[in-house]
Amino acid sequence: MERGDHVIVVDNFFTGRKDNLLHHLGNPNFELIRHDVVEPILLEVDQIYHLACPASPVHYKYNPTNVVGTLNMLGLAKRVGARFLLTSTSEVYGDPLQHPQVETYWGNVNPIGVRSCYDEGKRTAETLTMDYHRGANLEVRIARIFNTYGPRMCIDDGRVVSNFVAQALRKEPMTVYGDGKQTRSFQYVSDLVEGLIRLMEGDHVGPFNLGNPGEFTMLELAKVVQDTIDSEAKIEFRPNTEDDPHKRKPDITRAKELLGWEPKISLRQGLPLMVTDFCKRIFGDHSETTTTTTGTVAGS
Ligand SMILES: O=c1ccn([C@@H]2O[C@H](COP(=O)(O)OP(=O)(O)O[C@H]3OC[C@@H](O)[C@H](O)[C@H]3O)[C@@H](O)[C@H]2O)c(=O)[nH]1
Repeated sequence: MERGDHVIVVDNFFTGRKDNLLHHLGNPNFELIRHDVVEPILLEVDQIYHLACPASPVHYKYNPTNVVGTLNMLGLAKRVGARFLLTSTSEVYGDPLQHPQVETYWGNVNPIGVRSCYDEGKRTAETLTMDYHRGANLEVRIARIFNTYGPRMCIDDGRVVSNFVAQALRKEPMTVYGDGKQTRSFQYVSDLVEGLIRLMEGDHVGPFNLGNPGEFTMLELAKVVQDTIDSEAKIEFRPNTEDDPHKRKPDITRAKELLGWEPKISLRQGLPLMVTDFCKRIFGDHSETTTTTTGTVAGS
């Protein structure tokens, strides 16, 4: 049997990601198993992509699953000798004092803050992964994923790109938290998928930053959304959430050198693809959607 013949992708069925899975249902090579990762499971597999945990701050504050779920998946990998890929996060860097963030930076995380269930949970998940690697000779890979967006994202995911896109399409004001000067780096989903596969198939443990180094303030993001969807879209300022990181931008030198990977899709290229998909799902299949250089117009 070749490596990769049996691959499991452990993901969040109940936090909106089911939209991501259902289109595979007719594929004879695809099997959907509903299972809570906090309960052990026995399967014969060669590779485990462990993505199970809500990624949106709105959701993960209520339903963090990092530690117990990771332990179960590591246990499964150890029992069957599978290669294990952990999807960690840029949030391990917390509110970073180093910019851009390099994988060798240890981060600046508030251990008792509202984000800590996720930040510290993922840090613990990285620790467990490395302990299984060192102690049980498990083959492991670690990715640190930066803010990612794209088609099939849950419309009420709560992260900023999906919020702004859905709001602009619905003619609601885009909700900018705080002064909107905080920065993020937004990665298109297909770039991430390519990075994860290269990491899994490659020879290096990592961790690897997987993100797009393009850096935007939230006000700049709002401008890109205006240019893409509706130049008249309004902005409404809201109080910011606690412990919101001020800036984030990945240094991807390591991924470029060791995985031969870098993102190909800029925000201005990726956003219209997401808008087309959001239009269909918000306005229904009968909507007329036109993406032009001046914007995307949705008619119902
Ligand atoms: O409607 C909104 C939502 C969010 N924001 C702001 O937009 C910025 C980005 O917030 P998001 O909710 O998209 O997510 P964050 O970038 O903070 O966290 C993400 O980081 C990387 C991943 O691992 C996770 O997907 C997630 O934790 C924050 O500064 C937030 O305050 C708004 O201004 N308006």
